Amino acid sequence: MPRNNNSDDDEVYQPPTNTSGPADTSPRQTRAIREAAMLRAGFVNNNMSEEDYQFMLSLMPLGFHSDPTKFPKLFQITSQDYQSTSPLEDREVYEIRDYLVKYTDFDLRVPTLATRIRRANADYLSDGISRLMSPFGEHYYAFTCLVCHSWYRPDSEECNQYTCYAPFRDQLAEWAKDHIAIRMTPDRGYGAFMKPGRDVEQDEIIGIYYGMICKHDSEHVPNSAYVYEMDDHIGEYPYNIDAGMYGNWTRFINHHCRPNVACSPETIGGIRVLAFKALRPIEEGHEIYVNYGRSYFDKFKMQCRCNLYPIAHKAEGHADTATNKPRTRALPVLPLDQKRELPLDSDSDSPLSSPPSTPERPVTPDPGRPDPGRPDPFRPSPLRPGATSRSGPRHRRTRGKLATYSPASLSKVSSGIRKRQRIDRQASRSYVSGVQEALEQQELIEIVGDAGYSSDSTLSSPTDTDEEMEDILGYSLGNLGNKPKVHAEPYRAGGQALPDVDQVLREAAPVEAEDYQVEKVMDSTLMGDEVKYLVKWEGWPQRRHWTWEPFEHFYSDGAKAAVRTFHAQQPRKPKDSRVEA
Ligand SMILES: C[S@@+](CC[C@H](N)C(=O)[O-])C[C@H]1O[C@@H](n2cnc3c(N)ncnc32)[C@H](O)[C@@H]1O
Repeated sequence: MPRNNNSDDDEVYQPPTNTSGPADTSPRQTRAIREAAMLRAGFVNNNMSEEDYQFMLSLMPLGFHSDPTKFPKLFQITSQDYQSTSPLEDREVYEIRDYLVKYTDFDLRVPTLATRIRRANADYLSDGISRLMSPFGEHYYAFTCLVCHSWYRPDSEECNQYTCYAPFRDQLAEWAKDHIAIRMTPDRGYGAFMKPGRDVEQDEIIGIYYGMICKHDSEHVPNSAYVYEMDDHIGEYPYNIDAGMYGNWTRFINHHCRPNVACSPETIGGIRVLAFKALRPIEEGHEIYVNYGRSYFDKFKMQCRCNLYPIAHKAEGHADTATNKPRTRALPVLPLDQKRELPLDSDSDSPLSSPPSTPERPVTPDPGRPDPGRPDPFRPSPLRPGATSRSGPRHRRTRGKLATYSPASLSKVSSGIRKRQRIDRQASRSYVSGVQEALEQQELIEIVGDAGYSSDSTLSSPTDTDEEMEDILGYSLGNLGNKPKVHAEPYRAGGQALPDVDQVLREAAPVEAEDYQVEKVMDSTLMGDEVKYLVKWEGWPQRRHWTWEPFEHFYSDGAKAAVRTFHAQQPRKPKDSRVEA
């Protein structure tokens, strides 16, 4: 993320004052307290260098959950892994993530494993560019408050239950759990939305950007789409916050040219944080947007997709200056995987006209970061047919009913779409302009900042039931990645009736043969109760392009044969019961 452009005020959170702080502690005592807390949290072992110790320490106030009774397995794994330098396998990441999702009290948490942080840390240190620093500066330590068990810095006000940062942070986390839903958007990956029945007042602080603290060097800005360039210093150092590998729900806040939140460094309970504050009231169902700033899109050579919404742009005066018309066409309403890939237009300046294989995010290898080509377990799988990390039937919600797609048919449709050169472009264009026309005529597209999803009767009432909650979230948090309960909630603005996606795709994109062929099945593993196969795709020799697929994605005879061959060679590996002998 970018430097934020919208905030000029530097408001300080003013908690109620209270004079009853903890008993005075000497430096020796505080050091002992700190060490006890670190030990309790499982972050310390005897081999840890002072530098690593400081690094781990620096993570604590940033939200790294530290209750070993809740996360024994995580701590076991991280401490084991701490001893080795090998990265975790995807399977292990999934296991741990599932575990965390199941047992953490904050289900929107995006956990990052200490091992990965540790690796990144080593790389950061070695590249000498963007070194991790303690958020309190190099000479500061954090201490646990004896009263509220939170962390505070010694040169700030004395910690007590009211002025320390942790209660505020915890309240905010609770608030987010209750108010924020992470859902798939049609064209920007995941986004953060207000849950039904929940809204925000102007000027409310709604979240704090968590991530790794890294030094900001104007010439060597870390190449992550999740780096928030802070306009702030720790001591003399400017620094950034990188939520690429570690963060909370705020890492899902997308950009909009007309944002409804601003982000600025604030001092809360003596701690500098990057806080998101509402610029205006945000109503239920609306997506939360911040302005990343022009430089973000320039840097990543991306095009801001706000201009895909013509009416919004008219309203905002963003229309093409030469023609006074929107530069691109309306976004068709399609389920998530197809939306990104449908070749809509051959206009050269249309973001959707870029080849579908173009990665959405810039792919510049950086030794200090996870390979951008590697599937991010917290994002949908790469744009490759069949390469979804989710399995089982998908649903889309039309007014009042659910339509079901089989993953195989989705894969096929997706394959067809990706073969741009063979697609009937004319049909595709006429579909797009048809949708656009219909939407424009009916004025169904609202200002994008106020869109997201509509609050009609199918979605508006707050609910506690799992099923409805999953509807709202767009996916099952409890089953992220490997259970078949996922469905895509199509984008809806103004509650318009959705086109029949199957029909549209049939008309616009005749399904071709699969264009990604399975070259070899490399491995299998049990993810939850489902067997997944690691697929090496023909023409994609590098490990980072291989993906884990459930058996139902192997719909061609050749692909199924590859699975059988794998099992013949690896009889002891987990096997899907549908694989014939
Ligand atoms: C900080 S992340 C936001 C969360 C992201 N959507 C996800 O699923 O993880 C920033 C990325 O979201 C996408 N994005 C957000 N807003 C966008 C916009 N207005 N236009 C194009 N891409 C956008 C881009 O891929 C960008 O690199």
